[in-house]
Amino acid sequence: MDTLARVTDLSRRFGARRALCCLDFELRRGEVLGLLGPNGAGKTTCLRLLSGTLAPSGGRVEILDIDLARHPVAAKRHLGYLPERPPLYPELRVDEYLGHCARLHRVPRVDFADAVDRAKQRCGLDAVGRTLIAKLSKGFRQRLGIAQAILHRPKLLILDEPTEGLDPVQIREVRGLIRDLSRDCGIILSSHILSEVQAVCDRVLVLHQGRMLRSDRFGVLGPTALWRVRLRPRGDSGACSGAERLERLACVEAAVVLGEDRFRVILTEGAESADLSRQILGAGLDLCELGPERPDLERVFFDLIGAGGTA
Ligand SMILES: Nc1ncnc2c1ncn2[C@@H]1O[C@H](COP(=O)(O)OP(=O)(O)OP(=O)(O)O)[C@@H](O)[C@H]1O
Repeated sequence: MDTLARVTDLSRRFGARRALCCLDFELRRGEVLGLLGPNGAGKTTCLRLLSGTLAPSGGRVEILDIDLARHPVAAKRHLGYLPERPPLYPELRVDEYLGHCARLHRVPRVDFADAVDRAKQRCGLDAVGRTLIAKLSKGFRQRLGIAQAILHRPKLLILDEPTEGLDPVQIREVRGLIRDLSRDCGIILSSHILSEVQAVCDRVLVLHQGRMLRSDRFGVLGPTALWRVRLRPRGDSGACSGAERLERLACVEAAVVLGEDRFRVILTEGAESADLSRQILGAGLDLCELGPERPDLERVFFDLIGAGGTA
């Protein structure tokens, strides 16, 4: 089975506030999928719904084809979850804590020791088994949070802001750990740091104000997907802007205004610059310039959330 998680029309309200609306996506085996968005975008809400720690207001989550709402115990068996603030007990030693988590994950008693040893080894915690959690650095606490999530060898690992608050060395180590773990399971992680998702994710979903802005292609924009276009100014454009005219073209997925008569254009999958120039001319627009744009995740991200970026 290649689809580890399937999310269909997922929504969540908190009173009158809509935290998440109409989310649809899939996570496939072997993928690291990033949920990217500014503070309050709905990332944590989405991951809590995926992990079954929060119930949706609408829609469905399936883990390996098991409906999470209908069969939570069976579905959660395949899930490991690192919450935004992992529930660590500072008064416990690392081994004690992991043993406790192994019980919660229903690891068979005879496998406890092996499960704890394996998780420690994967997360670089071998040397600190007897250490009190209160004495661990932030980086080691984060590793411990990840270790508790992989104790039962889940097929899907959910990590909420896994490198938040870490120093650059710790960030690099945790990113390495995530890439390493992705050999065994699919991973979905959240971040508001653009370089973070670029560094570790195969695919990126952008959330803004509870909605998904773009789907899969955002993270894999190829060198031919982004083009810079300059049109000759027209006196007869009426209410319709240049960007709107460009977005009407079949080969254009989105057009962003860069300046007067200058646009950044994202092509639909499979479309080429030849299609773009042909369709621009066919629509009666006057094409002055057409050139490739570097697929810069940060710039596209700010364009999409409308926060303004550098052109
Ligand atoms: N328990 C709650 N009760 C009321 N509102 C909530 C609750 N949890 C989240 N929200 C609201 O839902 C929206 C999305 O919050 P969420 O924590 O999912 O965003 P986020 O993208 O994870 O943000 P951050 O990066 O700051 O953690 C926000 O407006 C938040 O205030």
